Amino acid sequence: MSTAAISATSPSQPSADQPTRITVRGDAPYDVLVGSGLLGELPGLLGDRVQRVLVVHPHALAATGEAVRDDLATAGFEAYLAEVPDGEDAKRAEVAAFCWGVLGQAGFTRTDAVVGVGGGAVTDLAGFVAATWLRGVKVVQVPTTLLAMVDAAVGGKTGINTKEGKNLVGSFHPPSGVLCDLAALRTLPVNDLVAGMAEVVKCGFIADPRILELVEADPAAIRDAGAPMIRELVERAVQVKADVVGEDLKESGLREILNYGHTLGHAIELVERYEWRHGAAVSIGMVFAAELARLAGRLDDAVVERHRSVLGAVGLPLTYRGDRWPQLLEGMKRDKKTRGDLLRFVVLDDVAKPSRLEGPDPSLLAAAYSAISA
Ligand SMILES: NC(=O)c1ccc[n+]([C@@H]2O[C@H](COP(=O)([O-])OP(=O)(O)OC[C@H]3O[C@@H](n4cnc5c(N)ncnc54)[C@H](O)[C@@H]3O)[C@@H](O)[C@H]2O)c1
Ligand SMILES: O=C(O)C(=O)C[C@@H](O)[C@H](O)[C@H](O)COP(=O)(O)O
Ligand SMILES: [Zn+2]
Repeated sequence: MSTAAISATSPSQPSADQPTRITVRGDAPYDVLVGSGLLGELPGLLGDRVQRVLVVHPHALAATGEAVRDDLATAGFEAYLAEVPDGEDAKRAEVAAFCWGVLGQAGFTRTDAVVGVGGGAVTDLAGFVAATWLRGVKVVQVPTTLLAMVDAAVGGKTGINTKEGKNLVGSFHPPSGVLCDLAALRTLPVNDLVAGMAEVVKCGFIADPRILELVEADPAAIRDAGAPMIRELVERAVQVKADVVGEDLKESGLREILNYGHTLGHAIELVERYEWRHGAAVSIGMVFAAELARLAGRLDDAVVERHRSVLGAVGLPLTYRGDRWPQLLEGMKRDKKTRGDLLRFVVLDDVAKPSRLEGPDPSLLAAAYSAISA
């Protein structure tokens, strides 16, 4: 069992490094705080009206969940725990029902709140539970993986999987605040740090090329959770996400760019029965999307090659088994960007120039898949 190294530092006694505050615009704006020792901010984010708080955490972070619960109790909240399975096993209807049971037994009302402490799987679940309990209560996210800090905990996409596909049930339910305590990354296995880099690099390709330059300058640094570069990468990626979701919360257009690499990526996760890391699948999905754009005459060879070099340099996979195309094609039809029978992909015309490719010819899709087949 890991204890993620997040600790309470009272807002009146800030840590040596002041947190960076990134505001997400919208009907109910909120802040994403990036720094160390941020848990002291949690009561303030919950606010005065909240009486009961459910802390949802994965099995691996039982001690962290208990510490958060104890801090909240000391701060005067009636605090409860819901321990859920690790990884994608948390994103199941049965697990959401378990959380609803805890909320019901404890008498949670519309002025009470949920706190998600964990990776993206837990923040997706906790957000979904908050979105559905009494048709919506407050949620504050405390992401403990790189991927959850830069992506999952921000922006209000919440959801669970079904056996037919990834995130097929969910809602848009923005958090009231997000605490990215970088100290939590100290206990994160290196493969999860690497997986989180897929979403960071995604932000580089769709919007902020400086991210690519930073990673290219020192790809090995991302294996050290304490490296100063990690903080800059987190802040830059969160800023990209905040800018996009601040303009288009419900994915009516712009927000689709955050789905770069996910059409094939989610299909790979389904074929792999959710046993692959999300970031690893998205990495291959981005190389596929780049090949697709090249074959459609939209993207230069050099940018396609840059996908392989930067993702490969941080240790992410670039290819997938050649014998799974029919299943992957079936899975891609359930992507949320699909309209009727029309498959739609986020592609690039250049770095930081995202666009869409709608209804590509099946031969083009197959050729792009050949280019990434192992
Ligand atoms: N809602 C969104 O916008 C959004 C965005 C990106 C990804 N996601 C979702 O996020 C999920 C992937 O998230 P993830 O990569 O964080 O994986 P994860 O949540 O499965 O966490 C990976 C593993 O690390 C453990 N863990 C978490 N924090 C730890 C820590 N500090 N120390 C040690 N172990 C720790 C977890 O218990 C788990 O076993 C996927 O379900 C994906 O669909 C959602
Ligand atoms: O925030 C978004 O919008 C994204 O698409 C971010 C993705 O990284 C994330 O994996 C998201 O959960 C995918 O959403 P989905 O709508 O394709 O299920
Ligand atoms: Zn993702």
